[in-house]
Amino acid sequence: MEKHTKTSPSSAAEQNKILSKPRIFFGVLFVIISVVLTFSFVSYLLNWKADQSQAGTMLDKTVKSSNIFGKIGDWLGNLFIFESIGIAAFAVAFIFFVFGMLILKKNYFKPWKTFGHSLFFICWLPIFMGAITKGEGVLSGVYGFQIMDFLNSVIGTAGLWLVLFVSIALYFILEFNLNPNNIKSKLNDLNENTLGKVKAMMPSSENFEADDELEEIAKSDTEASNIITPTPAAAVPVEIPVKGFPEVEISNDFETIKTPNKTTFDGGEIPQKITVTETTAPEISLSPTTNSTPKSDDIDFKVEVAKTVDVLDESDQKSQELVNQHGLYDHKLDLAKFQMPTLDLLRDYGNEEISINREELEENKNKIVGLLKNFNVGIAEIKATVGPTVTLYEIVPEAGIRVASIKKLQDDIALNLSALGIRIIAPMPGKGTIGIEVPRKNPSMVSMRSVIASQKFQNTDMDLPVVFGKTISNEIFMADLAKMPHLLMAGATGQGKSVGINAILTSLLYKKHPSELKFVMVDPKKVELSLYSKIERHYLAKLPDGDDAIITDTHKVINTLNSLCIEMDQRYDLLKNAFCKNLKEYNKKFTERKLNPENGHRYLPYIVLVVDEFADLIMTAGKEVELPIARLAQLARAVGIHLIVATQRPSVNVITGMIKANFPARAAFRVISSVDSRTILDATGADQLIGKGDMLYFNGNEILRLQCAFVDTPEVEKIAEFIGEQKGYASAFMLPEYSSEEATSTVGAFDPNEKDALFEDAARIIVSTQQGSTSMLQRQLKLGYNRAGRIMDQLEASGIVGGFNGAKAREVLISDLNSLEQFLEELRK
Ligand SMILES: Nc1ncnc2c1ncn2[C@@H]1O[C@H](COP(=O)(O)OP(=O)(O)OP(=O)(O)O)[C@@H](O)[C@H]1O
Repeated sequence: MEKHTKTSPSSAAEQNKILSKPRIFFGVLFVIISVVLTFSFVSYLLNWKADQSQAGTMLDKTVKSSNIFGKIGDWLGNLFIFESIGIAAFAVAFIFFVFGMLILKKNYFKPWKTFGHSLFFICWLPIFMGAITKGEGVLSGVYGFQIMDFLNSVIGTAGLWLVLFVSIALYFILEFNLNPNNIKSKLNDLNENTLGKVKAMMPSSENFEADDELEEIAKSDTEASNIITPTPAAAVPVEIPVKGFPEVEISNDFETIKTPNKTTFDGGEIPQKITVTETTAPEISLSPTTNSTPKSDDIDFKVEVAKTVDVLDESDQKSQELVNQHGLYDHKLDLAKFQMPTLDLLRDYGNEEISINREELEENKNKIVGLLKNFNVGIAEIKATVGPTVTLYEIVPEAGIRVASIKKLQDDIALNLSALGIRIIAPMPGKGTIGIEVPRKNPSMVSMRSVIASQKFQNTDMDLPVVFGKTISNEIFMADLAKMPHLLMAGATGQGKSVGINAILTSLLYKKHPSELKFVMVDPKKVELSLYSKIERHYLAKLPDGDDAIITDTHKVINTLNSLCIEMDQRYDLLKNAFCKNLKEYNKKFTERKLNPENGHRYLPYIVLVVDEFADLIMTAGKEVELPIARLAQLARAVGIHLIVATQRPSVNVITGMIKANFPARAAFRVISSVDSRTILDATGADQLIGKGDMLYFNGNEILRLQCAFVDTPEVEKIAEFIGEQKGYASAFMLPEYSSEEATSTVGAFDPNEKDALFEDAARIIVSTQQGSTSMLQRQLKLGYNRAGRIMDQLEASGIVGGFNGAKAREVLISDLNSLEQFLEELRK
């Protein structure tokens, strides 16, 4: 179960802190080496001239070294500084320190980054020092000088400096992502952070002036009690003492601040200070009124516009620190190696180019024109657009022809063209023409492979992209399930509904990582969605006590739907606590480490509930299914729960008003009657389709005719296998536990055959501890409250514990385990 596989952060942190002995030994050793090297080097730099003459006298006791670490220190200094890399040797000491700390699990530094920086300076600094000192002294070391000398002879002094300059510049640009804008803003930051602080610490002459003036004001005021202490101002806003200035109105695009000229302090009136703070380019209009106030000539009025400073509050800073330390939260990390399904799993059905049969087009055109002429409908213009399964003939009728008169001719046109599936769209929305859709004699198939491979699908930034197939003008048609936000599908049997569901699921599987999306699958027919059981540990969600992730039993469907409602409520609570409006915002905040998992926050995957054969559910469970579905459909979109509900029988008692109102997106395959078409689409047309994936899609505004992409069962099987063979989570995603009310109210009507699987274990725990406590059962058996409560009710009904006793534990009616075993034996009979 993916939720439970992770150890708690605190215990993991504690484990992390425990150091093994070899770790301590090597860690401390590295740190000591680094200290010895550092002091040896410093000491060597101070005394190298004198000590160098003692080379080769390591074992001679009479020769003394002035290095702090004696001859060893001297030797180290000579080896690293003089004979090698000069002062860059300190970087070596630093590397030892960093790795020592790393071994001791003190992650002050990012080891590889630090190593990289050090290496750069080990290479660059000796050459630079060589170029500066020209080999004098030890700062460049022998290597530094030699390389510098070599470069000097090859590229000249100017070339050498150029190389040095360019390399250090590149280093800073790449490392600190510096560009002119960045540099400017960083300099500004520096200015504000350092100079600003210094300025703020030192009283400025303006402040003095202000203070003086305030003092004068205070003195001149007759009521001596009115002493104003200037409030400590933030660094930026300027406080302006205004004497007798009537009203200052500062307006910008967003707000207008009016400050009255006087404020009462402890009963006295004194001129007020005005704090002017601006956020965007402001328009300042100062409008002194004339009558009741003195002239403003004598005041020294300064306005300074405060710059917008991006102030991070404490929690933002904390999350920033966490991000700096660990990077953004990566929800894919648990299955980091997961590979999205590849294109070759889908079958290539060969050339899908639309072949234009000119004869057929011409023939149909003539028939349409001829027929309309017979009915006295003159045509000014006619145009054909060839799609995968239908050709759209768009006609512009002559002036004075009524649209309704053409619409009435639908059956006549169909008869004349001797074709099924003719649909007349009069008028074509936004086109000023009348459309007649005529099925092609040789329709081309739209394969799932071709639509998945399309740039449109590959480059989409939709949250839950669903590619349905192609439109009548042969364009790939995609929609975002997250925006739909729920989809109702209908179609008589054998018209392509199951293929449509598979196409939707396939599109999602090709785009979404298992950590981002979970399916709850309900399949009363038991065979349609069973293929997906292979991806249980990757993409499916189920109830904690559910055996199969694909739900086929009506009773379980009710529990699952109610559990989804609980999940929805929990998600709303999480969003509320995180001050987020929708799942996307919430997950973004979580990824940026602004939400603490210890407060229950977690990365929330989208949940897509797929119900194949809704009619069956409504027939067997009625309101019990309808209500949670309607509730989810009404509320769940913001928390990332989306519904796809399919039915063969779109009759009004299945797709009730309540359901329909909450499913703005509808997909209709061919249905039997125009009444069914009206039920699903609020319009006729679905009864005129030709089947085999020919569909109408209604997005709340307009109805589009589409050819659904075809994905065959073996293809789906391959995809499911490809995913199923990869490492998955420990189990399916667990939905919150839910038990129906009837199940919880079984007290008094104990049926031994209906008892919970853990009934006997619970009874043993209760009797051995002689405590009839539900919370103890919860703890010991690791159960949810509902289930533990249910078991306790069964224990009561069977006579093992007494009745509910308020806050106290229930009385245990069996005194020892032996008697209990006998009792259980009886029950089993
Ligand atoms: N998009 C499509 N392109 C081409 N042929 C299709 C398409 N969709 C369905 N078909 C054809 O129609 C047949 C029936 O489709 P499907 O199994 O999806 O029907 P259905 O509506 O789900 O039926 P049922 O409700 O009985 O399961 C498929 O076997 C296939 O031959």
